[in-house]
Amino acid sequence: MQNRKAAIFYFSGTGNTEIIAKRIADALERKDQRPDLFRMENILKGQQSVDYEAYGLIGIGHPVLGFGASGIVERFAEQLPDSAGTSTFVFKTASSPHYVNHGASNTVIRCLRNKGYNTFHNSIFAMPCNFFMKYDDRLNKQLYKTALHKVEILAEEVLCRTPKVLRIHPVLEKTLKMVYYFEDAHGGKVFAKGLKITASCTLCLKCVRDCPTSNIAEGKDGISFGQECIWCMRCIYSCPRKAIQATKIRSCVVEPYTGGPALYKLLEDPGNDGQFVNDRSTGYYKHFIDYIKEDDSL
Ligand SMILES: Cc1cc2nc3c(=O)[nH]c(=O)nc-3n(C[C@H](O)[C@H](O)[C@H](O)COP(=O)(O)O)c2cc1C
Repeated sequence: MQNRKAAIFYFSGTGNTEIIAKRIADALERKDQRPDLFRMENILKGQQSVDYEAYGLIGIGHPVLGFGASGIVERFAEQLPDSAGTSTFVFKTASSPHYVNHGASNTVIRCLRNKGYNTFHNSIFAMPCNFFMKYDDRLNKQLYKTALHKVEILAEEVLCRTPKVLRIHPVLEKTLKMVYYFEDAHGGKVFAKGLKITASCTLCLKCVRDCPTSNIAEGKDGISFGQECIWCMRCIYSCPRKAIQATKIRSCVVEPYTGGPALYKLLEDPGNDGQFVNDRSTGYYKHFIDYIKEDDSL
């Protein structure tokens, strides 16, 4: 089992989870284990097939959306074949490392357990917020650097099959699940209803090609949005002309969004020292202290 290959399957709306998935792959490669990387949406759209039997270690990554994984991640888990105990690790990215997010993968983990997978490691990476709140870019850089450090630890732990759990009180988990179900079932639909294309659209169709649920189409009246939006924000942030505008729940759009691929620019910015949260941080940022300090990276 130990010498079978590793694979990482991930969903990433705006690039944060993709960055972490790739860094985990790099860290595992430095330990002589190059995992294959798969985007869940390509598998669900039938664009890629997978020989799951070939893998002895499987990683599953997703962003936290409304205290849960997204429906797309649950659909991916449901289509997995049964397994005789394949070692599996789950990781998520979120704007906050707060324990309210700790149960976000639990539905997926339960599905994996029912199928016979052995999920021994569950972790969370705080990354730039792509929803409602624009973090200071010094914090974005600090979170990314902290995540890189934690990725190295994760790689060591998953190769040694060291267990890691994220705890959440069952009553809190049940309450947050209601928020999640509402967000998953209705949030995206409401949001997509208010999406409008502005005059700066060049009909490059990037949004049509990139939408993870194929919810964006080009018709005779131009670009239209269907009912399958999962509120991942990808179309809004990745449009090269910033031509997609939210008219409903518009305050959830972060401008400018400096997570995902834009993070690399922050890393190169010598004027950004990546120092934001420190021992004296208060208010909302206080809860980041332990997360950043946990592995001595403050
Ligand atoms: C609809 C939506 C809901 C979100 N809900 C949460 C949440 O419950 N908790 C949290 O910490 N971050 C939340 N976020 C922020 C994302 O989890 C975070 O920015 C993540 O790193 C994005 O990953 P991605 O770039 O791979 O999509 C939410 C983002 C969106 C778009």
